[in-house]
Amino acid sequence: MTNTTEQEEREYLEEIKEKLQLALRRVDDAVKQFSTELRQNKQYIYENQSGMDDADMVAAGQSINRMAFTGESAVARKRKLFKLKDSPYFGRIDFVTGDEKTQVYIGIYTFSDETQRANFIYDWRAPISSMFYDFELGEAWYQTPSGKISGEVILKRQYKIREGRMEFMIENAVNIHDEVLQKELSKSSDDKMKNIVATIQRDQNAVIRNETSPVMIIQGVAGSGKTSIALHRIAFLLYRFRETIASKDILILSPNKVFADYISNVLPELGEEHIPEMGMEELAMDLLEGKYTFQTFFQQVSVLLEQHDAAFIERIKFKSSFEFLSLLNRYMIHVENNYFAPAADEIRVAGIVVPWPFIVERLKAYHRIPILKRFPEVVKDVLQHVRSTTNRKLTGREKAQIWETIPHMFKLGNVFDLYKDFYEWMGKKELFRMGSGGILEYADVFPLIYCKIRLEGIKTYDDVKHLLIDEMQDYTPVQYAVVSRLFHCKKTILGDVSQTVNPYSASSAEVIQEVFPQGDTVKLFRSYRSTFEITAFAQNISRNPNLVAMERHGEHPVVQGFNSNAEEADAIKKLVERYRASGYQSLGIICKTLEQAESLYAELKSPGINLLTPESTSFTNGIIITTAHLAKGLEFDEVIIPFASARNYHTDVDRSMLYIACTRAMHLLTLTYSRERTKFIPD
Ligand SMILES: Nc1ncnc2c1ncn2[C@@H]1O[C@H](COP(=O)(O)OP(=O)(O)OP(=O)(O)O)[C@@H](O)[C@H]1O
Repeated sequence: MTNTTEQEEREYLEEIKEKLQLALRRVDDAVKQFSTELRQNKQYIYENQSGMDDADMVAAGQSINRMAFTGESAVARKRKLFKLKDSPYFGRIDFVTGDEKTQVYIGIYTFSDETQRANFIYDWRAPISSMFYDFELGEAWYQTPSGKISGEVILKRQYKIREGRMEFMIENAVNIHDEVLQKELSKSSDDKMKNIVATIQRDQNAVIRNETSPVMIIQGVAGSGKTSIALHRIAFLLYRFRETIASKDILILSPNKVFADYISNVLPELGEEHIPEMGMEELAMDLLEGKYTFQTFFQQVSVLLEQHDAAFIERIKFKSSFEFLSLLNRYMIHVENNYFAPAADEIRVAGIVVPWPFIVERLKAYHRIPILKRFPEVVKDVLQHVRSTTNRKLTGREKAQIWETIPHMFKLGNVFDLYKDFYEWMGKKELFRMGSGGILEYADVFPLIYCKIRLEGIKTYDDVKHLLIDEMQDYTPVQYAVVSRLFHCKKTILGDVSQTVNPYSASSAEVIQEVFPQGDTVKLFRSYRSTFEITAFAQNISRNPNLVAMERHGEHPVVQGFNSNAEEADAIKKLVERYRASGYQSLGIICKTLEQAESLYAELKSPGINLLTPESTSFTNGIIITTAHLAKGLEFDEVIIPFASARNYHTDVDRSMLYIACTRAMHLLTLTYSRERTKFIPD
């Protein structure tokens, strides 16, 4: 066995770094050479263009493109080598199968020497690397595209290498990763979400490497690593199916721009390109072709937080139910069967009669086309019928008569009128309300899109080869029905029903599974983000008996009560000062509503404090004041929750917000209130 002692490992690290340095120099030379050749080629074309014909020009252009492409991949390789030099690997397993022993050093990318046919570092996504996550010492196996390979892991080590220096090395004889994981979790938060390749846990690895599921539904408690896993899964799929899927073929449906920015780091860190991202509302705008103004999800939640409007809640609840979706489907059948009726028993055109049964028969013949798109086809058939019966060309007026009469036989000619009519048909007109200024309520946006798809058809997103949906609990069955009709690709859907910002429209994994019966649901119960004490505190607000907290201890959350708002504001200022003097990198001051966040921001008015609103587009480290809704998915070293009074937090929605806010804290949590504390906070 080679590299047995720590000293040998350190020497080996130096050896690898030298090899990396050499490889870097080679790539550097190649990049220089490409750019010289590129310049010379361009110069040549410029000087000789008068003597070149079109074919010469095309060939020259193609050769330049080829060179630029090769140059670009050399630059990408250089970037990877550079990162590897900083931290070449994080793990090692020695695997014996038959007489063969393989020493597998695992890093974020592969590094091999083609001339020696040696693999110095294996990509963490390579089939053989999976054993690092899946097995302790002893019998082990891994799956390759050509079959299962079994053997024995006889050595397993973990390393922390930073800036080319080995900080520690741990022999993993028994306990998988725990020590390294603890170290990782107790660190201060980074600016953006970070990769977790060195400490992926076994159950997480199974989700990341699942290749077969058409729809993977991940329900995980707060801080269980759902988002991290989903991004690593994308990195894995990009590696495993690199011949057929590229970064541009993936789409992330994310809750807001700040979240999208927060997670944007992970894939580039793993050597992949940036992934396209879109919000649900952007998607809605795209599908409704900008023809309607609608309330946003954030606005809907704000209304719920600020006023208790029973009718509004009733409308949301109803439109978030499965019953609603099946009623919509029944209404579609009703429309199909009943809304096409003759104005008279027959149409008389150009002196001949087109019988009603003929028209109905033509309409049925096109049953595969959405009903509102079927009329032009029926009109063409009727024109043809009249032409062949009269045996002459039809006049402009005769044609116009047919084009007008047939669509008019349909009771309602546009999607919006039909959607409104749906409520009449149900006998529940009161469940549809248009906001002032003709603004559509958020709860109507996706039902309307669903009707549009069923009645008119809609473009599908066939260029998307994998769809990732985060915060799945915030989308309703109708939204999923729309998504499943638009995206025919494989999907990864993740979220936590306990973290809904709107309990009246929350979807659990079971609900989503009903929309995607072919899907596989995975549940994650271990929570990594917060200390044991913070997790226990949050559990008292919203209990999940299956949750397993990390045994990482810290200070108990503190609840501070005051007699007046002014005293409370002073205390918050002091807490901010305390944070500034601490070594922490991020502080989240999380309020219930945007209005509260704005007024606290005005009150604290101090440089270095940022207000995060629905319009914000990027996440910055430091001090952030925001709402629980916008903080969803983010995390902070320290969290302060102001205004935790009985007056402010008393409804079901408030409870969800409080739970979300508490679970954003990694190391330290303080709640403040004036007068009476909310009943959601335990004594
Ligand atoms: N295997 C792991 N190794 C190291 N850190 C991990 C691991 N799994 C999760 N974490 C850390 O736990 C924290 C929470 O992860 P993440 O945000 O992905 O969880 P989540 O389930 O999406 O959370 P939430 O739903 O509460 O927003 C992050 O800091 C992440 O780096």
